[in-house]
Amino acid sequence: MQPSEIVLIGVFLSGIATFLLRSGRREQGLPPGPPTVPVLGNVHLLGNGKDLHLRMSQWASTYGDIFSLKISSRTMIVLSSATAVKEVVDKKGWAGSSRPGNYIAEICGTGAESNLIFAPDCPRLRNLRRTLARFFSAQNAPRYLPAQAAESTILLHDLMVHPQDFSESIRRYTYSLTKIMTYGRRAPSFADEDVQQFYSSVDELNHVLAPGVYTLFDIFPFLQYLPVPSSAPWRVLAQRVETVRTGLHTNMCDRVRYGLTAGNKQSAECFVGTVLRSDVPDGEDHFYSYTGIALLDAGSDPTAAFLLSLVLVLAVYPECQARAWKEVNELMGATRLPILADLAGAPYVCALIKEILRFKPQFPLGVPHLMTDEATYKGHHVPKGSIVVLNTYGIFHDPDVFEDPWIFNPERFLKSEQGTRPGRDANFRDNLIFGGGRRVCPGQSVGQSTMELTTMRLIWGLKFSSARDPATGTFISRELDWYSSDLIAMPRSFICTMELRSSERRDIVLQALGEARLYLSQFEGT
Ligand code: HEM
Repeated sequence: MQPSEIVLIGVFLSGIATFLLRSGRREQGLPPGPPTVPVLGNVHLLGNGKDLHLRMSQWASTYGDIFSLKISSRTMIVLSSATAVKEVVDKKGWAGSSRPGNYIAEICGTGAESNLIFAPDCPRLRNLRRTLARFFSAQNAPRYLPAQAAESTILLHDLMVHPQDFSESIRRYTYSLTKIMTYGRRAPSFADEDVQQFYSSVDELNHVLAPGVYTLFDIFPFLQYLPVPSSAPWRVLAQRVETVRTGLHTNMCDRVRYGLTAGNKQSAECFVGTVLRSDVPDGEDHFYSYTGIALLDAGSDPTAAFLLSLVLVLAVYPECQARAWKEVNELMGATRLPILADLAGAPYVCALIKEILRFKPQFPLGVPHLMTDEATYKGHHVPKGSIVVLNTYGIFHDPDVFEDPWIFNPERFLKSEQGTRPGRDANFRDNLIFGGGRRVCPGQSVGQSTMELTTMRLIWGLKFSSARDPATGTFISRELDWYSSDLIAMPRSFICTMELRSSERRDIVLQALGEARLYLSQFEGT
């Protein structure tokens, strides 16, 4: 070997050694955080991602509302106050609103190239976000009220007739509503093939996208190049998810295209029809139309997660249910179904909704952002390229801001607008559960009104109570801690009892049912 080659190898090896030694170390100026170990940084503290939001909240109480984690050579900044979110994400505009890559989403065929949720900041994303903002704006949201009213009547009826299937009924409901807005078609039954396929792929996707074991592919990108047999379980799962979603996308999109040529009004007015009719830039058809599937993902389960939490809360907190029912009952009694406008006269129900969202936010750690520029907060450096986590759960469980945050107590929202201790709500905004910056949820107005209208109607028509678990013989616990720790926090399967409030109410639902079915029939058929 020539001496020059030996020198080259030496330089190369010392480069690797320096990289490894530096990798995982917290650079000066970064916000504080848990002690790191060489190479891994804090990776070993993330575990398998289970209950990561609880650990994040503990770290926030130790290190403050901005702390950092070293994910090997990458930096993760965790924001745990409304002020930190405002300063680092909201105020930075697009510079605080890109997305880090997601290898698993990519191999499931639903990554940055096709799915806006994972897309980094780029001109096509900004264009699409403008279209979404117009389509789902607060001004446009009332357009969907008739569908929300009709589908929620169907939901009430389903719960009256098959109370034990409440979880399926709720998931059908939120999927159907989102499908009407997105593809101009509804889903009449949970047993429908597309509903089954969609939910089985979403359950698998939510699981592999949760922070944890699969994130290792993004932390150590070299893992992506290791030879992995196609029979490896996660490869099989990814392939299955990809096949199902591509099939759903193609099928639903083709129906919208067909509807457009046939002059079908519902196809023309839905989101996918709207983008297919507009001048989509060359080569962007797939990115634009695949947004339909992304909307189904983003719209169905977060709304269902709230409604399932609502059922659970009503069942295990009878005193809260009694108060909410009294309020709704005083508004319309057994004369008619509640409508959205009734909420203005139901302050306790409003407080109940807010408390459920505070107690069990659907995205406990938001959806990660990526900084494309640096920022400074409280003198700490937030570098360009760092991943930013909006620790929604931690923000809503900070004891300095919320009195007894671990106690479920809707009353706090009757005492102050944001439910916070006096003087601690300066930077709280109503829509914190919907994320922040330029990636804030575009469906928030529709999502909010669905949650509100459905809450009123369920409380009006049904009485929920805790049931005894036949396996253990115990009542459903009050702790409300039996939740999935995937990307979206959903109550795990539970049982509860639902009874009709009165025969007059049943008659009102049955009367409204015919009209609801008639209205919804426009979203059915070939
Ligand atoms: C009702 C409950 C809902 C909650 C709690 C919720 C929450 C969120 C959150 C936290 C994000 C991430 C925001 C961020 O990155 O900072 C998000 C993104 C998104 N949401 Fe929602 N959402 C809900 C309903 C909906 C509905 C009904 C739709 C549409 C039909 C929708 C469409 C989307 C889309 C498309 C994104 C991705 C935006 C992007 O990456 O640019 N969401 N949502």
